Amino acid sequence: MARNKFDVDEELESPFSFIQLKRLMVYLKPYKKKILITVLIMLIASGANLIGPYLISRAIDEEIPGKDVGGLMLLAGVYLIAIIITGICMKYRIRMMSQIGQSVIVQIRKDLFTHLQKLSFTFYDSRPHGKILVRVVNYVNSLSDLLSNGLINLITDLFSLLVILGFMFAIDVKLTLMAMIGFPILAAVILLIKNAQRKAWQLLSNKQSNMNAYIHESINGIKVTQAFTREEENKRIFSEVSDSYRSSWMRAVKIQFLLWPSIENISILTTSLIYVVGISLIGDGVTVGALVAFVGYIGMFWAPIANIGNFYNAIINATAYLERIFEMIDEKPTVKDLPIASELPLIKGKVEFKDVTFGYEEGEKILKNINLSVNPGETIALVGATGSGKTTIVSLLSRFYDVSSGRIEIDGVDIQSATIASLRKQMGVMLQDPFIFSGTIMDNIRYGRLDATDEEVIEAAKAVQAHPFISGLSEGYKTEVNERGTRLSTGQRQLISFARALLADPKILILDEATSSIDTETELALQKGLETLLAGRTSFIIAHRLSTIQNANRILVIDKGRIIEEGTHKELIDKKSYYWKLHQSQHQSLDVG
Ligand SMILES: Nc1ncnc2c1ncn2[C@@H]1O[C@H](COP(=O)(O)OP(=O)(O)OP(=O)(O)O)[C@@H](O)[C@H]1O
Repeated sequence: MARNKFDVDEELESPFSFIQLKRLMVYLKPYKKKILITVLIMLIASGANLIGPYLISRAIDEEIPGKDVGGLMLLAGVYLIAIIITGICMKYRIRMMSQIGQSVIVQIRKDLFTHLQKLSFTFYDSRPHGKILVRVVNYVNSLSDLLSNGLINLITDLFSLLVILGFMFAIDVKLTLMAMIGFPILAAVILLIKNAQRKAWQLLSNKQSNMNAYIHESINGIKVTQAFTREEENKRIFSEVSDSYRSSWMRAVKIQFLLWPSIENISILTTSLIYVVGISLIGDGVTVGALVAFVGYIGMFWAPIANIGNFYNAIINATAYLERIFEMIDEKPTVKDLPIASELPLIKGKVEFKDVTFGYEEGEKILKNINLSVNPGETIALVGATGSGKTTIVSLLSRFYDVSSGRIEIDGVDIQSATIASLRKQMGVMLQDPFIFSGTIMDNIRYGRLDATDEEVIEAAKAVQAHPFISGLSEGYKTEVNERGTRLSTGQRQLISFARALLADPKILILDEATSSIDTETELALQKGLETLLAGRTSFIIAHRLSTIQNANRILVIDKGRIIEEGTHKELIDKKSYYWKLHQSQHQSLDVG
């Protein structure tokens, strides 16, 4: 999978097609009735609004020459009622459409979020997280205008246009036809700018995404930035990224606003033409009142056209966001349940890797022909140089990634034929980078087993020696921590994460550098309890500190994606090979220290 970074525009995998607009309509379906009522209300409003010029023409041609004050008052009264009706209807429309628009946005965002929860690690590995965020937040927001107003406006504007045309034809056919000569010019303008506008908005969405990615990355890395006083350089990069966003914005808006003045100019041109031709026709079948009404309708006639033009603009702009939103909704998890997948029965704990090969990228081989058989309840330690493939091996067991070839079996069942949920529910994974969520410490430990009682949470914390430090906090288990656990030390985060893995009472436990940042005293206490914790569970422990794994049933030494040595601590020391060297060097450094 292609990898992306903050200063690289994302390639569009599935360009926009009208099918995607249809998909957007699916979101509006539940509100069909409300939309219909709003359309009806809007039709009443535009009808009431359109009556104005007709009333004025009546007043000029009949009531004023006839000095009919009563009739004039009646017309004024009707006009006033029409204005009030229009106002009430408009208010209703704004409320309804904002409601519908926001409900649709909430639904799209929910769908995106739900889908994001299912996507595999590969998806998150391949792009900056800020670019994911921008789709869920900003791009979805950009649809708001289209959804709240666009559709209803389109229907009511089309209706207004028809009614206005009706009035105009009724007043004078020749003048009406003359008023319509602006149409072909408008169509030509739309055709000319269409593609440029679409490309400009696609570029804009990319630049917006890049800027977001950089901001997100900068916030995440702020401590390193400040430690290395990189602020000035980051400011320069940010200026570049945001300048690029600004210029793409200017370009997009420049193209978009070509349409509005075109409509205005065509409207002025045709109105002037009508005045010139109309005045010459007065007395020749055209009355002053009729001409005034006609010009009034011409003014109104271009307003819905301008609105339809704006709707068209909104669609073109929204599509640049819509195609990205649907692209993400359509993204398939690389790790998923096969159609034949079945629930993994209660795990006993036999784990087998059969000729497993794996690479993160196509054609790459990070793990090569891994063969391994682990008995239920065995504790397996993985050691080896940085980047040798230890984490990768255990990631495959949880199906964070699927093997490229070979198979992994648990109790004789290929894990690819089991449902992911039934597999992961029975595994306790403590990742190398323990993540702490915002909430209390209690919530964090309970994260993987929501039904655990407070007592069970405390029990798990005690088992991993986390209890003493938690009790020492101002509010104990109820202490609030923020996202990533910045209030806690790395060792404390590890202990919480360890307790979280244990609380789920897993049949297979994976501890990736679980105790690397924990002080020796706590670790010693933890080691003592570890035997009880691991009893009856198959466990995989990754550790650089060899003192933590000496009691493992078997130690696997990994080098460049292969198992190069295997045995107990004693066997490997006796062999005096790689593990022995590793052990010697750690001892020497401790002695020197
Ligand atoms: N998400 C990823 N995408 C691409 N390559 C990866 C990814 N994660 C790890 N790698 C690569 O796979 C190789 C093995 O990484 P792995 O994390 O399994 O090593 P490790 O033995 O656990 O290292 P460490 O002791 O530093 O944790 C490394 O070369 C690394 O660059």
